[in-house]
Amino acid sequence: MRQQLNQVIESIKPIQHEFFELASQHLDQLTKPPGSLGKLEDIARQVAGITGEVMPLFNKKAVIVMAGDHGVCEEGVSAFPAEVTPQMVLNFLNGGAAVNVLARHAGADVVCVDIGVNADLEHPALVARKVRKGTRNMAREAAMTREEAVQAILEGAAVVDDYAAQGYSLFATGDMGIGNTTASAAILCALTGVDAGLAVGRGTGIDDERWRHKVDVVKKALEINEPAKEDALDVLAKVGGLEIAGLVGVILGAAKNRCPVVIDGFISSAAALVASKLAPLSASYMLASHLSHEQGHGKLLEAVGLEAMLQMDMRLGEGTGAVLCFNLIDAAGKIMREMATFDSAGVSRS
Ligand SMILES: Cc1cc2ncn([C@H]3O[C@H](COP(=O)(O)O)[C@@H](O)[C@H]3O)c2cc1C
Ligand SMILES: O=C(O)c1cccnc1
Repeated sequence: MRQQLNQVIESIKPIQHEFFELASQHLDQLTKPPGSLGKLEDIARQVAGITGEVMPLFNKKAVIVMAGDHGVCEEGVSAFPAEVTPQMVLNFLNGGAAVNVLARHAGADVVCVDIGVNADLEHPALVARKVRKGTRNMAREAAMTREEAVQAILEGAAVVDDYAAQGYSLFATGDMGIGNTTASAAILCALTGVDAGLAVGRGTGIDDERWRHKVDVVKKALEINEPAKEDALDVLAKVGGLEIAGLVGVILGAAKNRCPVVIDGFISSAAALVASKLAPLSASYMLASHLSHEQGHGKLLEAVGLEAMLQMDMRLGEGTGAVLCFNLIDAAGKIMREMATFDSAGVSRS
């Protein structure tokens, strides 16, 4: 299985700088002072480099919501019970969650994947790729074996392959898993050395006392498992989650298919950091959507080398911030396709 993962990693190529340059040249022909559309221009250039098209049109877009449960919920680290994970999966499938609304607004599809929910779920629209029913409690033992983590990554990459084959060309990451801000904080600590007190946030909205306990649980998980800082797969397996591993696969799969992948909040960014450690070239296929309200998110983005497009004080996950940014990416594409040039409009240059 490790060999299959190596194949995915090796199939990721650098983005095409000639298209990045062509996009820059086109932007400078458009009827505006050079650089005046700011980050919208950065997006247009990056997307051109990724796709090999100066005027890309994303007819099919998908947010891949990976759902999995966390053994560490036994420790009382969330404001909500673990049953919410399967309940929300059904909500996604029925179109009623926040991500469904924002995806409809952006003309995107929500793909919900059961990568590790601790329940038997059946629904015609559910993508069934369960690796196991939830992780083990990382405060006591490794959350996953290395093999389980690799399998979850490969499942995530395979989902993107399936959708890319159907013509989807823009992806976003989304997560659902009660307890997953604890796992994401542990990944941040293990890979960057940041103190647990600066990595752990309020998640679904815990009070001060429970926050202090959550910090202790993360510290304990790191002490017991001793994840190796230089081995991202070890970190992912020991203190990560099935949906986080699945999202690592989504990111690698998108990069492999030369598709932009929009990274959502705290949990998705933990996956992005792992992906960037496993396959450094994957980082240039990522666009960071928003800066989550969750403490520690800025540090994760910094570690990957990404800058968020929006700061909306959102702290939900599901891919909500990422699909909101589909609108901006589509807008950047329209600028490239529809704006007049100085020559075509007869506007004088400086
Ligand atoms: C109703 C509901 C919908 C959600 N959608 C995303 N999350 C988010 O909250 C969870 C992480 O927070 P913690 O680590 O504190 O459990 C994840 O499931 C994440 O996707 C939700 C949480 C709830 C309660
Ligand atoms: O930033 C996120 O993705 C996030 C923050 C809190 C809870 N769930 C998700």
